[in-house]
Amino acid sequence: MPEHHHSPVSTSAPALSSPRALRLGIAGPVGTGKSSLIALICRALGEELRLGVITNDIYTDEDARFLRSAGVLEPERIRAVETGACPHTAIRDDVTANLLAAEDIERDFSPLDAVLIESGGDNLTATFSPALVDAQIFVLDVAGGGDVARKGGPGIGRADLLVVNKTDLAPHVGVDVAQMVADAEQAREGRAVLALSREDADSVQALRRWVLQVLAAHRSGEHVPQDPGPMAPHFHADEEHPEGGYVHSHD
Ligand SMILES: Nc1nc2c(ncn2[C@@H]2O[C@H](COP(=O)(O)OP(=O)(O)OP(=O)(O)O)[C@@H](O)[C@H]2O)c(=O)[nH]1
Repeated sequence: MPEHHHSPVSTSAPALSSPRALRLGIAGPVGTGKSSLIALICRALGEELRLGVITNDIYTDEDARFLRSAGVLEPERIRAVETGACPHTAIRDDVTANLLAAEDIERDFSPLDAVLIESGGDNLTATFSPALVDAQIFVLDVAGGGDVARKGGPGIGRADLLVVNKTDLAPHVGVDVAQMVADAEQAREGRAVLALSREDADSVQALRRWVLQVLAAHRSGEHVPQDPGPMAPHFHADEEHPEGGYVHSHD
Protein backbone atom coordinates (compact mmCIF):
# COMPACT_ATOMS: atom_id res chain seq x y z
CA MET A 1 0.00 0.00 0.00
CA PRO A 2 1.32 3.46 -0.82
CA GLU A 3 1.93 5.70 2.15
CA HIS A 4 -0.33 8.46 0.88
CA HIS A 5 -3.97 8.30 -0.05
CA HIS A 6 -6.59 10.70 -1.36
CA SER A 7 -8.74 12.23 1.29
CA PRO A 8 -12.45 12.28 0.41
CA VAL A 9 -12.68 15.67 2.13
CA SER A 10 -12.44 18.73 -0.10
CA THR A 11 -9.31 20.74 0.53
CA SER A 12 -10.64 23.91 -1.09
CA ALA A 13 -12.31 25.32 2.03
CA PRO A 14 -10.45 24.67 5.25
CA ALA A 15 -12.88 23.85 8.04
CA LEU A 16 -11.34 26.47 10.28
CA SER A 17 -12.50 29.29 8.01
CA SER A 18 -16.12 28.75 9.01
CA PRO A 19 -16.67 29.66 12.67
CA ARG A 20 -18.37 26.96 14.72
CA ALA A 21 -21.91 27.41 15.98
CA LEU A 22 -22.60 30.11 18.53
CA ARG A 23 -22.99 28.40 21.91
CA LEU A 24 -25.56 30.33 23.91
CA GLY A 25 -26.20 29.49 27.59
CA ILE A 26 -29.53 30.09 29.33
CA ALA A 27 -29.40 30.17 33.14
CA GLY A 28 -31.69 31.36 35.91
CA PRO A 29 -33.65 30.17 38.95
CA VAL A 30 -36.08 27.26 38.71
CA GLY A 31 -39.31 27.97 36.91
CA THR A 32 -38.42 31.42 35.56
CA GLY A 33 -39.09 30.18 32.02
CA LYS A 34 -35.73 28.98 30.61
CA SER A 35 -37.25 26.12 28.61
CA SER A 36 -40.06 28.38 27.42
CA LEU A 37 -37.54 31.00 26.31
CA ILE A 38 -35.65 28.37 24.33
CA ALA A 39 -38.94 27.37 22.72
CA LEU A 40 -39.57 31.03 21.81
CA ILE A 41 -36.13 31.34 20.20
CA CYS A 42 -36.68 28.11 18.25
CA ARG A 43 -40.08 29.27 17.02
CA ALA A 44 -38.83 32.74 16.11
CA LEU A 45 -35.62 31.61 14.40
CA GLY A 46 -36.01 27.91 13.59
CA GLU A 47 -36.80 28.64 9.94
CA GLU A 48 -33.83 30.87 9.24
CA LEU A 49 -31.20 29.38 11.53
CA ARG A 50 -29.99 25.82 12.01
CA LEU A 51 -30.39 25.25 15.74
CA GLY A 52 -29.59 22.60 18.30
CA VAL A 53 -30.54 22.44 22.00
CA ILE A 54 -28.88 20.84 25.03
CA THR A 55 -30.60 20.62 28.40
CA ASN A 56 -29.09 19.82 31.82
CA ASP A 57 -31.00 18.03 34.54
CA ILE A 58 -29.78 16.02 37.52
CA TYR A 59 -31.50 12.68 36.89
CA THR A 60 -34.06 13.26 34.18
CA ASP A 61 -34.45 14.50 30.65
CA GLU A 62 -37.61 16.37 31.57
CA ASP A 63 -36.64 19.70 30.01
CA ALA A 64 -35.58 17.99 26.77
CA ARG A 65 -38.87 16.12 26.70
CA PHE A 66 -40.84 19.32 27.26
CA LEU A 67 -39.05 20.96 24.34
CA ARG A 68 -39.48 17.94 22.08
CA SER A 69 -43.18 17.82 22.84
CA ALA A 70 -43.48 21.55 22.15
CA GLY A 71 -42.58 20.60 18.57
CA VAL A 72 -40.31 23.61 18.06
CA LEU A 73 -37.42 21.65 16.51
CA GLU A 74 -36.88 18.14 15.20
CA PRO A 75 -36.69 15.95 18.32
CA GLU A 76 -33.18 14.72 17.40
CA ARG A 77 -31.88 18.27 17.65
CA ILE A 78 -32.74 18.41 21.35
CA ARG A 79 -30.42 16.48 23.64
CA ALA A 80 -30.26 16.03 27.40
CA VAL A 81 -27.18 15.89 29.58
CA GLU A 82 -27.98 14.09 32.82
CA THR A 83 -25.52 15.61 35.23
CA GLY A 84 -26.11 13.11 38.07
CA ALA A 85 -24.99 15.77 40.58
CA CYS A 86 -24.99 19.51 41.01
CA PRO A 87 -26.01 20.71 37.53
CA HIS A 88 -24.09 23.93 38.07
CA THR A 89 -20.87 21.94 38.12
CA ALA A 90 -21.65 20.70 34.61
CA ILE A 91 -21.93 24.24 33.26
CA ARG A 92 -19.18 25.84 35.30
CA ASP A 93 -16.40 23.58 36.72
CA ASP A 94 -16.38 20.38 34.71
CA VAL A 95 -17.98 21.24 31.42
CA THR A 96 -16.81 18.04 29.69
CA ALA A 97 -20.24 16.41 29.36
CA ASN A 98 -21.72 19.56 27.86
CA LEU A 99 -18.77 20.18 25.56
CA LEU A 100 -19.04 16.64 24.23
CA ALA A 101 -22.79 17.04 23.74
CA ALA A 102 -22.23 20.35 21.90
CA GLU A 103 -19.53 18.87 19.67
CA ASP A 104 -21.70 15.81 18.93
CA ILE A 105 -24.75 17.79 17.95
CA GLU A 106 -22.66 20.22 15.89
CA ARG A 107 -21.10 17.30 14.05
CA ASP A 108 -24.35 15.38 13.56
CA PHE A 109 -26.18 18.39 12.11
CA SER A 110 -23.24 20.22 10.60
CA PRO A 111 -23.33 23.08 9.97
CA LEU A 112 -25.34 24.51 12.86
CA ASP A 113 -25.69 28.24 13.45
CA ALA A 114 -26.36 28.09 17.18
CA VAL A 115 -26.58 25.62 20.05
CA LEU A 116 -28.74 26.69 22.99
CA ILE A 117 -27.63 25.19 26.31
CA GLU A 118 -30.07 25.29 29.23
CA SER A 119 -28.73 25.18 32.76
CA GLY A 120 -30.53 22.93 35.21
CA GLY A 121 -30.87 23.45 38.92
CA ASP A 122 -32.34 26.00 41.17
CA ASN A 123 -29.73 28.54 42.04
CA LEU A 124 -30.12 32.26 41.73
CA THR A 125 -26.51 32.82 40.76
CA ALA A 126 -25.69 29.96 38.37
CA THR A 127 -23.28 31.02 35.64
CA PHE A 128 -21.80 29.28 32.62
CA SER A 129 -18.09 28.96 32.10
CA PRO A 130 -16.83 30.89 29.07
CA ALA A 131 -15.07 27.61 28.21
CA LEU A 132 -18.52 26.22 27.40
CA VAL A 133 -20.58 29.11 26.02
CA ASP A 134 -19.80 32.15 23.91
CA ALA A 135 -22.62 34.19 25.43
CA GLN A 136 -25.21 33.74 28.15
CA ILE A 137 -28.72 34.87 29.02
CA PHE A 138 -29.85 35.02 32.64
CA VAL A 139 -33.61 34.69 33.16
CA LEU A 140 -35.59 36.17 36.06
CA ASP A 141 -39.35 36.44 36.24
CA VAL A 142 -41.61 39.06 37.71
CA ALA A 143 -43.20 36.47 40.01
CA GLY A 144 -39.87 36.15 41.87
CA GLY A 145 -40.42 39.71 43.08
CA GLY A 146 -39.26 43.13 41.96
CA ASP A 147 -36.27 43.14 44.31
CA VAL A 148 -34.36 40.24 42.80
CA ALA A 149 -32.86 42.25 39.95
CA ARG A 150 -31.63 44.97 42.31
CA LYS A 151 -29.97 42.50 44.68
CA GLY A 152 -27.83 41.20 41.86
CA GLY A 153 -25.30 38.36 41.69
CA PRO A 154 -22.84 37.33 38.97
CA GLY A 155 -25.45 36.10 36.46
CA ILE A 156 -27.77 39.03 37.03
CA GLY A 157 -24.96 41.56 36.96
CA ARG A 158 -22.82 40.32 34.11
CA ALA A 159 -24.63 37.88 31.79
CA ASP A 160 -24.71 39.14 28.19
CA LEU A 161 -28.48 39.61 28.45
CA LEU A 162 -30.78 39.74 31.46
CA VAL A 163 -34.37 38.75 30.72
CA VAL A 164 -37.16 39.89 33.03
CA ASN A 165 -39.69 37.25 32.01
CA LYS A 166 -43.48 36.76 32.26
CA THR A 167 -44.25 40.49 32.25
CA ASP A 168 -47.87 39.55 31.51
CA LEU A 169 -48.07 38.39 35.16
CA ALA A 170 -46.81 41.71 36.60
CA PRO A 171 -50.25 43.18 37.40
CA HIS A 172 -51.18 39.99 39.26
CA VAL A 173 -48.09 39.93 41.46
CA GLY A 174 -47.87 43.66 42.07
CA VAL A 175 -44.54 44.20 40.31
CA ASP A 176 -43.69 47.39 38.43
CA VAL A 177 -41.88 46.09 35.33
CA ALA A 178 -40.39 49.46 34.38
CA GLN A 179 -38.93 49.79 37.86
CA MET A 180 -37.59 46.21 37.84
CA VAL A 181 -35.93 46.84 34.45
CA ALA A 182 -34.48 50.16 35.65
CA ASP A 183 -33.07 48.45 38.79
CA ALA A 184 -31.60 45.69 36.67
CA GLU A 185 -30.01 48.18 34.28
CA GLN A 186 -28.43 49.92 37.21
CA ALA A 187 -27.14 46.66 38.73
CA ARG A 188 -25.74 45.74 35.29
CA GLU A 189 -24.04 49.07 34.61
CA GLY A 190 -25.89 49.47 31.34
CA ARG A 191 -25.67 45.90 30.01
CA ALA A 192 -28.70 44.70 28.04
CA VAL A 193 -31.99 44.01 29.85
CA LEU A 194 -35.10 42.73 28.09
CA ALA A 195 -38.65 42.65 29.48
CA LEU A 196 -40.20 39.55 27.91
CA SER A 197 -43.51 37.74 27.78
CA ARG A 198 -44.52 35.00 25.40
CA GLU A 199 -47.82 36.89 25.16
CA ASP A 200 -46.08 40.03 23.86
CA ALA A 201 -45.01 39.63 20.23
CA ASP A 202 -42.88 42.80 20.24
CA SER A 203 -40.81 41.51 23.14
CA VAL A 204 -40.30 38.18 21.35
CA GLN A 205 -39.11 40.12 18.29
CA ALA A 206 -36.64 42.01 20.48
CA LEU A 207 -35.31 38.68 21.79
CA ARG A 208 -34.99 37.44 18.19
CA ARG A 209 -33.03 40.56 17.21
CA TRP A 210 -30.70 40.19 20.19
CA VAL A 211 -29.86 36.58 19.26
CA LEU A 212 -29.19 37.56 15.62
CA GLN A 213 -26.99 40.43 16.78
CA VAL A 214 -24.87 38.19 19.03
CA LEU A 215 -24.61 35.60 16.26
CA ALA A 216 -23.37 38.26 13.81
CA ALA A 217 -20.84 39.52 16.35
CA HIS A 218 -19.69 35.94 17.05
CA ARG A 219 -19.17 35.33 13.34
CA SER A 220 -17.31 38.54 12.73
CA GLY A 221 -15.07 37.86 15.72
CA GLU A 222 -16.23 41.06 17.47
CA HIS A 223 -17.95 39.20 20.28
CA VAL A 224 -15.68 38.34 23.18
CA PRO A 225 -17.05 35.74 25.64
CA GLN A 226 -17.28 37.19 29.15
CA ASP A 227 -17.05 35.33 32.42
CA PRO A 228 -19.75 36.67 34.75
CA GLY A 229 -17.78 35.20 37.66
CA PRO A 230 -18.29 32.14 39.84
CA MET A 231 -21.66 31.60 41.41
CA ALA A 232 -22.20 32.33 45.08
CA PRO A 233 -21.97 29.48 47.64
CA HIS A 234 -25.25 27.59 47.67
CA PHE A 235 -27.07 24.80 49.50
CA HIS A 236 -27.70 21.33 48.12
CA ALA A 237 -30.34 19.14 49.74
CA ASP A 238 -29.00 15.63 50.35
CA GLU A 239 -30.92 13.03 52.38
CA GLU A 240 -27.76 11.08 53.16
CA HIS A 241 -26.09 14.10 54.71
CA PRO A 242 -26.50 14.42 58.53
CA GLU A 243 -27.67 18.02 58.20
CA GLY A 244 -29.97 17.31 55.28
CA GLY A 245 -27.61 18.87 52.80
CA TYR A 246 -24.49 20.95 52.43
CA VAL A 247 -23.27 24.29 51.20
CA HIS A 248 -20.72 24.35 48.43
CA SER A 249 -19.14 26.88 46.13
CA HIS A 250 -17.64 26.92 42.66
CA ASP A 251 -14.62 29.17 43.24
N1 LIG B 1 -47.59 33.82 32.23
C1 LIG B 1 -46.48 33.36 31.68
N2 LIG B 1 -46.01 32.14 32.02
C2 LIG B 1 -44.87 31.70 31.45
C3 LIG B 1 -44.14 32.48 30.49
N3 LIG B 1 -43.05 31.76 30.13
C4 LIG B 1 -43.09 30.60 30.81
N4 LIG B 1 -44.19 30.56 31.61
C5 LIG B 1 -44.62 29.45 32.50
O1 LIG B 1 -43.72 29.36 33.60
C6 LIG B 1 -43.59 28.00 34.01
C7 LIG B 1 -42.11 27.60 34.03
O2 LIG B 1 -41.62 27.65 32.71
P1 LIG B 1 -40.37 26.77 32.23
O3 LIG B 1 -40.03 27.22 30.86
O4 LIG B 1 -40.65 25.34 32.48
O5 LIG B 1 -39.28 27.26 33.27
P2 LIG B 1 -37.79 26.72 33.51
O6 LIG B 1 -37.01 27.88 34.00
O7 LIG B 1 -37.31 26.03 32.28
O8 LIG B 1 -38.04 25.67 34.65
P3 LIG B 1 -37.00 24.57 35.23
O9 LIG B 1 -36.41 23.87 34.03
O10 LIG B 1 -37.87 23.69 36.07
O11 LIG B 1 -35.99 25.34 36.02
C8 LIG B 1 -44.42 27.17 33.04
O12 LIG B 1 -45.67 26.91 33.64
C9 LIG B 1 -44.57 28.08 31.85
O13 LIG B 1 -45.73 27.81 31.11
C10 LIG B 1 -44.67 33.78 30.15
O14 LIG B 1 -44.12 34.54 29.34
N5 LIG B 1 -45.83 34.16 30.78
